[in-house]
Amino acid sequence: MNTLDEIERAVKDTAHYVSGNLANYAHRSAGENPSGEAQVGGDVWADDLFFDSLSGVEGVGGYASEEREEIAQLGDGYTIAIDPLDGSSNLASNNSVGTIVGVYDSDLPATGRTLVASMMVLYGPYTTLTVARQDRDIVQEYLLRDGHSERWGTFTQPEDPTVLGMAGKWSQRSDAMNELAQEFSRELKPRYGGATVADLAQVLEYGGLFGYPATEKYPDGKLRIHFEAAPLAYLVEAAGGASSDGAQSLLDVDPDEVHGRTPTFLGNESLIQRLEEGLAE
Ligand SMILES: O=P(O)(O)OC[C@H]1O[C@](O)(COP(=O)(O)O)[C@@H](O)[C@@H]1O
Ligand SMILES: [Mg+2]
Ligand SMILES: [Mg+2]
Repeated sequence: MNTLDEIERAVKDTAHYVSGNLANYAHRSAGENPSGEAQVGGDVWADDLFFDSLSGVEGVGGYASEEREEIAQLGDGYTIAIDPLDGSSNLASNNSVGTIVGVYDSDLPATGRTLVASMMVLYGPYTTLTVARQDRDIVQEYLLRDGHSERWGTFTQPEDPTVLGMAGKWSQRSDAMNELAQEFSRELKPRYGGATVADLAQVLEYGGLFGYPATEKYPDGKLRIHFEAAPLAYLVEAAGGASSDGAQSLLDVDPDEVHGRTPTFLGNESLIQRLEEGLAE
């Protein structure tokens, strides 16, 4: 097995265990993460589990997490950037959550162009792992069940867009953003769930657009570039879709800090293009 195979194996094993035990953390709170947001107990628990499994992989040189201030330096090799539990405020209400893993062939901060693999786990009615790697030309989805991983399907961005998952309150977004949201919601079915992984999964399955734009509360957007936006952009672009921070591919965003944020848009190329044009006016 090469290093990416071993990382994929570690993510599968840990995600299996996480999926079976999430209920234990439904109502546990914890402290604050380095972005100043409230952590739930599941955030810290999942981070510990993924750290233990991924730091043991030879060829992993660093572990950066949304839940840790500092990057754990482990030696030479790839840097993992992880959102161990994405959408964790969905846990209490028993809605979907996820895990996002970016594998960077670089120290951080870095652009998404240095990603060599990206993985997202969706803990929904069933648990799936979706993987894009530089050494594969397909985006592979696996079903994780009963200790096994089974090839489940592959993702190619559907041509006809159907769904729209747009975050942020109308009162907190720019007029230009609201105009676009209104235009898109006339054509697409609004479905926003509050876990980026789940909101992106529906875009990959049915076609459409996911967005977490800049808001008054989050002037740079809410999602973190290394842990969420760039790895998910890598997945979508590998599947034939597109990504944007409003003006350029999310893979070209050049962050100056590890916990930096960015406005995030993922989905069909035609919609991303219209969005960029609309925001530029
Ligand atoms: O509650 P809001 O503002 O819609 O935010 C939801 C967004 O925040 C996130 O939950 C942030 O991720 P974390 O839960 O990993 O911090 C995204 O998954 C999701 O898109
Ligand atoms: Mg997240
Ligand atoms: Mg998280």
